Amino acid sequence: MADSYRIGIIGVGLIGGSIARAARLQGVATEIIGFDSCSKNLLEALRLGVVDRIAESASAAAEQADLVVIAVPVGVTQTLFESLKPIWSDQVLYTDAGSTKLDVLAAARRCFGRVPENFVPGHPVAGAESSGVGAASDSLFVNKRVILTPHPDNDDAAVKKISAFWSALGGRVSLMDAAHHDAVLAATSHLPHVLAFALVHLLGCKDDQQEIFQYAAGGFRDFTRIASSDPRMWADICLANRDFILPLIEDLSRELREVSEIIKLDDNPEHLLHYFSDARKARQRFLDQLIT
Ligand SMILES: NC(=O)C1=CN([C@@H]2O[C@H](COP(=O)(O)OP(=O)(O)OC[C@H]3O[C@@H](n4cnc5c(N)ncnc54)[C@H](O)[C@@H]3O)[C@@H](O)[C@H]2O)C=CC1
Ligand SMILES: O=C(O)C(=O)Cc1ccc(O)cc1
Repeated sequence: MADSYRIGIIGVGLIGGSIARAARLQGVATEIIGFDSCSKNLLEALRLGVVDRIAESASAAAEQADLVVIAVPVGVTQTLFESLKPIWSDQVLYTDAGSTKLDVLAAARRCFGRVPENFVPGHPVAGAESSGVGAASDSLFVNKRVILTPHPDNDDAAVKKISAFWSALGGRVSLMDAAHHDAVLAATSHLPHVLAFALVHLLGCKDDQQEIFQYAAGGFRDFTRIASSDPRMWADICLANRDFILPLIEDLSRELREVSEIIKLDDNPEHLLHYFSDARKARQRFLDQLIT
């Protein structure tokens, strides 16, 4: 049985709210104190019973907790570290849920001069295109990957406790180097979001977009679901992880030119057939390794 905590959640949106709901359901929260800079969202969290109490500031929420979870857009992390610095305690565990990890570690170094040994960076690789506490669910992390990217300065006991916390929420925890995390997630999460936003942006600028959208089939809806994600959150992610994302956008541009050339020049249908078949086999390999 994992330890039980008085949890301070900073950013009670989709992810912060889902962590709160799951922690309560799994009996690993004795009390949940929330803070969010959006008072409407925070009051909604209280009304829905996602948090037991609300605090007036991030530091007030953290001061009353023995586990602090930071679940805000990654571009805000440094500001939050600055506001927590005066009350940072050796007796408290801290973690985050940001989609990028090198920038979060850099923000910690800029604020504290080093990564505090009791801050264990994390990323639940589970979510949705919706935002806000109203979309939070107590089962969001069940059987989903959670990646922790501990720093060499991290206290081993802190890493073990955060790992046990995420396991209690249903997550399948892996440890990974932060740079490796950012490279891998750039490929499977950040690039697809850029591509979905770009495709919808392209079509949304066309004069005949109304007709185009009117006759779109399920494939278009599936492919573009993630373009309904929060623009602020994704702007933060793409700017934070630009070093890994930009080369992949170049690779993708090359790939599009290649398939364009095959369609344009090749009068042998086998060539295009092989190209699509290879892609379909690769997707099957992805499906075969999914956690069930
Ligand atoms: N949405 C998703 O599917 C996933 C998101 N993440 C990461 O989790 C974090 C949170 O994302 P979501 O919960 O989806 O976003 P969200 O928009 O639902 O929630 C974020 C909350 O943070 C609040 N906030 C912003 N600045 C703040 C500040 N200075 N102080 C206190 N609260 C502040 C916002 O008002 C909002 O309620 C992000 O870093 C994101 O990259 C990680 C995995 C999946
Ligand atoms: O909506 C989806 O399918 C997602 O891909 C959600 C998501 C968004 C950001 C992450 O860091 C992880 C998962």
